[in-house]
Order: sequence, then structure tokens, then C-alpha cells
Amino acid sequence: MLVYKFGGASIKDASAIKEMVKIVNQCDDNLIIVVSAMGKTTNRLENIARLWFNGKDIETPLNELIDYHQNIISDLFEQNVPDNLNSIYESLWEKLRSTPSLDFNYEYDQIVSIGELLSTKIIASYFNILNTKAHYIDIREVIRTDRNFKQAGVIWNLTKRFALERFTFENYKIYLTQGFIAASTNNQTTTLGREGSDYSAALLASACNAKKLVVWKDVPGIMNADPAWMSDAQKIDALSYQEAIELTYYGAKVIHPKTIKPLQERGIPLIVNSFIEPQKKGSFIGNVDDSKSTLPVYIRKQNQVLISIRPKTPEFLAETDISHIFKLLSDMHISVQLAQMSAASFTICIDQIEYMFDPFIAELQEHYHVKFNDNAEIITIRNYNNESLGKVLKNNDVLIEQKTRKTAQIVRFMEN
Ligand SMILES: Nc1ncnc2c1ncn2[C@@H]1O[C@H](COP(=O)(O)OP(=O)(O)O)[C@@H](O)[C@H]1O
Ligand SMILES: N[C@@H](CC(=O)OP(=O)(O)O)C(=O)O
Repeated sequence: MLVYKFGGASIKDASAIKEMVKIVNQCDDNLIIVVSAMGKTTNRLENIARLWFNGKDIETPLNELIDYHQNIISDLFEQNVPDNLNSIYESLWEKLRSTPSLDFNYEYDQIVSIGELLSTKIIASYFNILNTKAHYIDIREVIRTDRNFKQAGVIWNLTKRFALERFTFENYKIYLTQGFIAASTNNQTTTLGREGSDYSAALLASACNAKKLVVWKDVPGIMNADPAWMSDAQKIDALSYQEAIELTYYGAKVIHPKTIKPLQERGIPLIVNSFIEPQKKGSFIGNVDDSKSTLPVYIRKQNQVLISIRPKTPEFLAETDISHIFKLLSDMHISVQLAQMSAASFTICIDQIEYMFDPFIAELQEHYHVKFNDNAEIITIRNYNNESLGKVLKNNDVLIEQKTRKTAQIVRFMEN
């Protein structure tokens, strides 16, 4: 049995969906298909959620979202739109007619999850009119999480049990379900963090002990840099689980960072293939020895906030201060991407975050002098050498530089 995951780009319009069906038809094995929201739907829904939460007008973005999906529906089905697709926006309308609670993250999940529900309902209906029958599963009945909305933590025992109960392959050869979304044990919709569909697919592959997980992307495989950033990026044919974990940890956006662990635990290979050239070999991630690789790999993590924290007294920062700062970060669910200590100050890099940023800074300012700059990026180079460092540094000012034997990290202002 295999798991295939199709991201937003691979189902962004009717012709992409038709290509996806061709890829599915090439597979002779039992299959679970995990799909994301279509195109940039999640971004649109995030925007709608924010506007609605702040009492702003949502008519224009809502109409754009509906028109986008309606165009895909009419291109796919022409005059024969199935009846069940007439009511697919109802839960969204109902939500947007209600009054928001005070919990943005909760409301965000209720709205943003609709992208995956729309895409799977449309694609399931399309499969239904073809010879390729795919059985629709609402993944919220399978992937169970805590109530940490927007970044929910998976309850693995329950998830594994429900996955084995639902994906039996007794009556069906192909299942179709959503990535990214899940439900808490009291049945509230949650999400696993942006771009979390790769992770959903890995959870299902691991629970059902798949032969492999194939994620279909708009790139030839995992490259030694984002090809949208470095046009001379090269495909990496094979990577170890550990190296893949490192790259995603440092921010290589091609795979969600939580994807590898569930696969590694069961020795399930991950294949990153191109949906544009599906016949070509992509990247293989598995039990590979790449410890001797010298190919530099460049990772750029943008939209970072660099925060410098100094004591208000003439004292140096002590361990109790560091502990206090990390406790605050942990309580506010803020992850530190990089930290550096000097005699005078403690500097951290965090992702730009909504809503929690101001309270975090305000709390810090009660105890420390705080300066921040929200226009930073972290460049990480695995297997760095002078040439690769020179390639990214050029004329930029370096705000922080850290090196270990294998990895160099540089914080600098974002390039425009
Ligand atoms: N090292 C890398 N190798 C390949 N692609 C990368 C890398 N780093 C970033 N990317 C970007 O990741 C994108 C594919 O990932 P993503 O958009 O999350 O896929 P999807 O949403 O289809 O699952 C590519 O379009 C590419 O710009
Ligand atoms: N649709 C969600 C989940 C996801 O993983 O999407 P994609 O596979 O298109 O990156 C998002 O955009 O965050």
C-alpha cells in the first residue's frame, strides 16, 4: 500500500487535477491520496479569517474564493455538476455569519480548514464520475490532536488506531482524504501548522505501514537550494532521514519539518517527485549514508524577527534571566530559530508571529531593554566552505554568524 500526497500547486486548476488523476491511474497498488487546499486557498482563507475576526468586510475575498472554486468545478464537470457540490460553501457561510469568539487560533482553524474540505469534496466527486473510484474519508475522524489550535499536537495512539480501522482496503483500493486538518478529542476542528499536509501523509503512511510515501511537488525533487532563489540549484538524488530532518528543521520549505520522524521510525521511504514530469526520478529519502556528502545545501528562512535583550541594571544577563525568557517563549508557544549570548545582551531570532508578538515584547520590556528588527532572514549552509559562504554573503551586512563543523548560519536583513 502507498500514500500519495498532492499539494496546492498540483491541484490548482482543472487541468492540474486531470494530470493528478493520470498519476493516480499509473499506480497499481492500494493507495491513500492526501490532498491540500487548491492553489493558494489557505492564504485566502487566512486573510478572510483575520478580516472577519477583526470585524472587517469580507465580501470581496470571499467572492474571489468562491469564484475560484466554481471555475474549477465548471471546468471539471461542465454541465453535469453533481448535486452534492451545490452546498459545499454552507459551513463557511454559517461560520462567517456568526460572531467570533475571543480565541483567534480556534476561529482560524474553523475557517482555514475549509480549504481542504472543499478540495477533497470536489476531487472526490470528480473521481466518482471517472472509472477511478476513490473512497472519501473525513480525516477529522482519524487524526486526533490536542486543542493547541493552529499548531495542534497529534495524539498518536488514537490516530494510529483510527487509521487502521478506517483504511482497511477491504472494499476500496483507493482512499481520498485531507491533509493539514484534524480534530481534537472533543471533535473540534484543528490544523497541524501551515504546510502540514506532508506531515498528515507521513502519519497515515506510518500508521498503515505503507511501502512508501510519495509527495508530488512542482520541483524535480529536493534540491540543494530553493530553485526559486538559486537558479543553479541541483537535485539531490538520495538523502538520509537525518539529513532531511536537518534541512527541514533549518527551514527548507519543500517538506514540512515534522514529516520525516514518523517515516523514519518505521523505515518507510519518502519520495519527492515532480508532478510536472512524473516519469522522472525524484529524490529518495531513507536509509542512505550521506555522511560524506560535500555538496553545500543552502536554506533561507525569511520573515524573522531579531530581538536583542539587555538587562536594565549594570549586571550581566544571568542564567535566571535566560530561564525567564525561555519560560515566556514556551508559555507563548514561540519557537526560537537561533540564539546568541554576549556579555551585554542575549539575542534571539523568532518567526514573525501574529497576536502573541506584542504581548511577548511588552512582557520582556517590563524586565529588560528590548530592541527588535522584523526584517531579518537566516541563511543556513550545510557542508559549507569559503566558496559557498561567499556565494550568499556578497554585499550584505551580517548581523550574526554561527558555525559548527558542518553548518554555518548567518542572520542578515532580508533582501528586497
Ligand atoms: N531545497 C529545496 N528543494 C526543492 N524545493 C524547495 C527547496 N526549498 C524550498 N523549495 C520550494 O518548495 C516548493 C515546493 O514545496 P511546497 O510549495 O510546500 O509544495 P506543496 O505545497 O506542493 O506541497 C518549491 O516550489 C520550491 O520553491
Ligand atoms: N493548505 C495548507 C496545508 C498544506 O500543506 O498545503 P501545501 O501542501 O499546498 O503546502 C497550507 O497551505 O498551509
